[in-house]
Amino acid sequence: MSIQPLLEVEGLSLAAKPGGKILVDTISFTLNKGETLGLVGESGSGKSLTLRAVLGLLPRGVEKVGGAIQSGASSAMVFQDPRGALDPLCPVVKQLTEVVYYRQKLSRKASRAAALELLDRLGLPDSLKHTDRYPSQLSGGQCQRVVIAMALACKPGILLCDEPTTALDVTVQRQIIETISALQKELGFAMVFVTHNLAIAAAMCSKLCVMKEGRIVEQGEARALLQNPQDPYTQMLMNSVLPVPELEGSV
Ligand SMILES: Nc1ncnc2c1ncn2[C@@H]1O[C@H](COP(=O)(O)OP(=O)(O)OP(=O)(O)O)[C@@H](O)[C@H]1O
Repeated sequence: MSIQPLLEVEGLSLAAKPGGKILVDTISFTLNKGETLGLVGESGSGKSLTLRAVLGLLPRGVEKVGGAIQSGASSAMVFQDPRGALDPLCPVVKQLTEVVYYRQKLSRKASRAAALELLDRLGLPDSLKHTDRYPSQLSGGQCQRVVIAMALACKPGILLCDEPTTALDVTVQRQIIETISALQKELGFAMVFVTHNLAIAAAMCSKLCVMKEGRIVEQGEARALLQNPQDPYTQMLMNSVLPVPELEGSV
């Protein structure tokens, strides 16, 4: 008996309006429960638009012109720019409390308690939780933790991550990746993870789709695909990663 995928994207095409320039061209992939699918590829290849189509929130000026998206679970998104994803004029605890209130249908008091518990789970310091701080008073990594908490407050079956570490410095990148992985193990959501970083893709993803100019040029099991890329574009992407030079006299 075959298992029904959690998410099935079949022949999805997206176009700019008006004019109809095709931006995402008949792409298909599936995502199973607990799996992480990576979308990799150059800037402008259609990764973010694909995520937004899955979320059901295409930007103004883009429309679905073909294909189907079938999802057996709710989705929530972690955006690339955490500061931009937060309201600068609203304290972070209040913002998160609002999401919990509307999505989990709890009382105001219980929503605030649940919001504080979520921030705790995301490893945010008590000072942030008790003094109603604004996003501008948080570091980039702390803002991203708040944005992840907001996505998790929606209790998603599928977490859509749009380059969640690109705007952060490398040490914080690693912490955020580890936090997302640990939460996935604990909560069991599936993920679609957009990244430019092939090392992150290899570490996070069980399956990969390589995108170029709106099309998927290659897809498959992540490790096998990265070890033995078949498409010339995937090979070029692999070759464009700078090797770490061997340091003279290093131990
Ligand atoms: N609102 C919009 N209206 C018209 N065209 C758009 C819109 N948003 C994106 N596009 C175009 O769609 C194409 C795919 O964009 P998308 O943001 O999905 O790329 P991407 O692969 O996520 O790039 P990056 O890695 O730089 O985020 C690009 O050519 C982009 O210019």
